[in-house]
Amino acid sequence: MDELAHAGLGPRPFARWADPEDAAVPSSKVPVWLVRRLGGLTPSPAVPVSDIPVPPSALPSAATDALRSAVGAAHVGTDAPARLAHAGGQSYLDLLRRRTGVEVAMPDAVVSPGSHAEVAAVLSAAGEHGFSVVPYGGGTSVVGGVEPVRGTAPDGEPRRAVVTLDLSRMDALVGVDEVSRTATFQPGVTGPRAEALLAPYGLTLGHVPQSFARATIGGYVATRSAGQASTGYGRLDDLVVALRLATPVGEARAGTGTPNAAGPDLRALFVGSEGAFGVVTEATLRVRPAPAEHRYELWVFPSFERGLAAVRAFAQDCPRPPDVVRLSDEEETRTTLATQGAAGRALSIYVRTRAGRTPAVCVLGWEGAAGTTSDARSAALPVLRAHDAIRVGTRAGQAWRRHRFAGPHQRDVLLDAGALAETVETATDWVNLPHLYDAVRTALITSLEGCGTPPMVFAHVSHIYPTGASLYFTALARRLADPAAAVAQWADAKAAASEAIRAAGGTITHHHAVGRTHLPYLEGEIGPVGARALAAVKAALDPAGILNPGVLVEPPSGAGGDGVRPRE
Ligand SMILES: Cc1cc2nc3c(=O)[nH]c(=O)nc-3n(C[C@H](O)[C@H](O)[C@H](O)COP(=O)(O)OP(=O)(O)OC[C@H]3O[C@@H](n4cnc5c(N)ncnc54)[C@H](O)[C@@H]3O)c2cc1C
Repeated sequence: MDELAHAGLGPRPFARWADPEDAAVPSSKVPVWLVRRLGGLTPSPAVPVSDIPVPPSALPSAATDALRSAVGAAHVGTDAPARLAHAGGQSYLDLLRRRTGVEVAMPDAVVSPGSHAEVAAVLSAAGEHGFSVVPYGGGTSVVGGVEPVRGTAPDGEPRRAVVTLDLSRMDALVGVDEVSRTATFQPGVTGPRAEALLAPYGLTLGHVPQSFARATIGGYVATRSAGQASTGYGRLDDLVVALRLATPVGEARAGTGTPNAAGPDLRALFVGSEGAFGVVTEATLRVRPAPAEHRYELWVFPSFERGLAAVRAFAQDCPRPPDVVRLSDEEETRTTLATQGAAGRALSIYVRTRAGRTPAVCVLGWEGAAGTTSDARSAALPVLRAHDAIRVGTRAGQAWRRHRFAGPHQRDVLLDAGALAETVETATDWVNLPHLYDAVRTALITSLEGCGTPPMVFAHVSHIYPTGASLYFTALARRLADPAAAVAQWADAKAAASEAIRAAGGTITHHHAVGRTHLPYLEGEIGPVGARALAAVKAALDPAGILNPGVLVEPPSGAGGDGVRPRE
C-alpha cells in the first residue's frame, strides 16, 4: 500500500473537490457523446468565492474569548476565509450552492483544538455560552453531516451561533502495538497520512473509500464508512478496537482490545454516532501487514444478473473471496468503456464478442503477502467459470486501481460543464437486491425525466456480505440553469430515490451515514423504539443538545432548528 501514502491532495478549493492545477489531479473532459446523450450541456463555471456574501459572525465576544482560552487565539478563526472553508460538505447540492453562491451557510467561527483536553474545553465553553458545535474531519460528508446549523436549545430557543470544530490539527499516530496489530490515531489523520504513518512499521489500515485523499480517521469512525476493499479488509466497523471520546458530560471510552462480555458493546454506540454523541479524540484500529502483492483483474459476465449470482457465491461459498469486488450493471459497463477512448472502444467490441450483448464488467482484486495472491485467485476461478465469466485481463484491472480515486475529479469536470452528477447508495439482502435495484433506478429516471432532463442512471455492487450487498447508483443529467430550480431538480430526485428505497426494503444508507439528509427516513428503518433509544443516549451525553443539531436525532423543535435551509 506504500503508494497510498502519496495519494493526498493540496488544500480543498471552495466549490470543488480539488484544484485542477493540483499535480495529483488527472486531466479529463466530458466526452462529446455524453454531452449529446444528456441533451446538450451549457458550461457553467463557479462564481468567484469573493462574490459570496459573508454575514458578520454572530458569536458573542465572551464566547470567542472562552474559545481562545480553550485552544489559543491562533486556533480560533472568525474571519471570512476560515468560515467559508467550512461551509458544508461535498454532496452535489453542497457544491452546487457554493458554485452558484445561493444559500451558502457558514459557521460563526472555526476552532481547531490540539488535544483531547482542548476538545473537552471547547464543549464546556459551548455549554456555558450556548452555541452549537459541528465536529469536522475532512469535510467530505455527502449527507449534510458538517452543515453549520445553529439548532435550538432544549427549551426550544434558537441558538445564536454555531462553531465548527476542525480536527485537522489532531493528526498524530498515538501508538502502534505491533504484537496485537493495532494502531491508535488522533481523529484528524487523513487516509494518506494514516498509511504514511503505518508504512515504517510495514503495516496498513487497508481502508480506502473514494474520499480517501481527504477523509479522516475520526470521520471514518463517526460515519461507519466502507472502503473499496471492504470485502478483504472489512468495513470501518470491523476495524475499531477501542475509542476515546470527549462528550459534553465528560470523557467516554469504549472497547478494550479483546472481545468480552462486559455488557453491550459500547463501541457500537459510538461508531456511526456522527458527532451527535461526542467527539472521537482517539481511535485504536486493527491494522495488518502491508501487502507485497496487488493483483487486479477485469472480468466480464454475460449480464448483471449473472454477475450478481457470482459475487453472491464469492460472499457465501468462496473460502477466500477477492479483497476487492466491484460489479457494474450493463449501463455502467457501457459508460465506463465508452469513456476510455480508443482503448475502451476496442475493449467494448472484445467484451461484446466474448460475453454477449449485455455485458457486465467486474473488477476483482487480491492483495497479500508475496506469493499468496495466486492461490487466492485460484480459489475464485470455479465461481467465475460457473457463471460464464470471461477474463479481460490484468491491464484493465490495474488501470481501474490506478484511477480508483478519479470519481470526485470527474464530478468537478461534469459540474463545470453544466451537468448534474450525484450518487445514491443503499443495501439489502440478496433475495431483495434485484427488486431494490429496479425500484431506485426507476425512481431516479422518472423524477429527472419529469424535469425535462432525461438522465443516465447506472449502478454497481462493491460491498458484498454473506447475507446481502450494497447498491451504488450514479445519476447524470443536464443541470437546470436557474440555481433554485437546479437544487429542486436533485432534491426531488433524491427524495424519490429515498422513498423508493424505503418502499422496496433497502437501507437508507449503506455507508454514507444519516447526517441531516437521511434523518427523515431513519425512524422508518429503526422503528420508534430505536429512535427513542438514540434520543435517550443523546439526552444523556449531550443534554443541552450542543453537538451537531439535526444529525442522527431529531432536534426538539424539528428540522435543524434554525431554518438555515430546508433539508434535501
Ligand atoms: C467523492 C466522495 C467519495 C466518497 N466515497 C466514500 C466511500 O467510498 N465510502 C464511504 O464510506 N464514504 C464515502 N464518502 C463519504 C465520506 O467521505 C465518508 O463519510 C467519510 O467517512 C467522512 O470522513 P470525513 O473525515 O470527511 O468526515 P466529515 O465529513 O468531516 O464528517 C462526517 C460526519 O462525522 C462527524 N465527525 C467528523 N469527525 C468526527 C470526530 N472526530 N468525532 C465525532 N464526529 C466526527 C461530522 O460531524 C459529520 O457528522 C465519499 C464522499 C465523497 C465526497
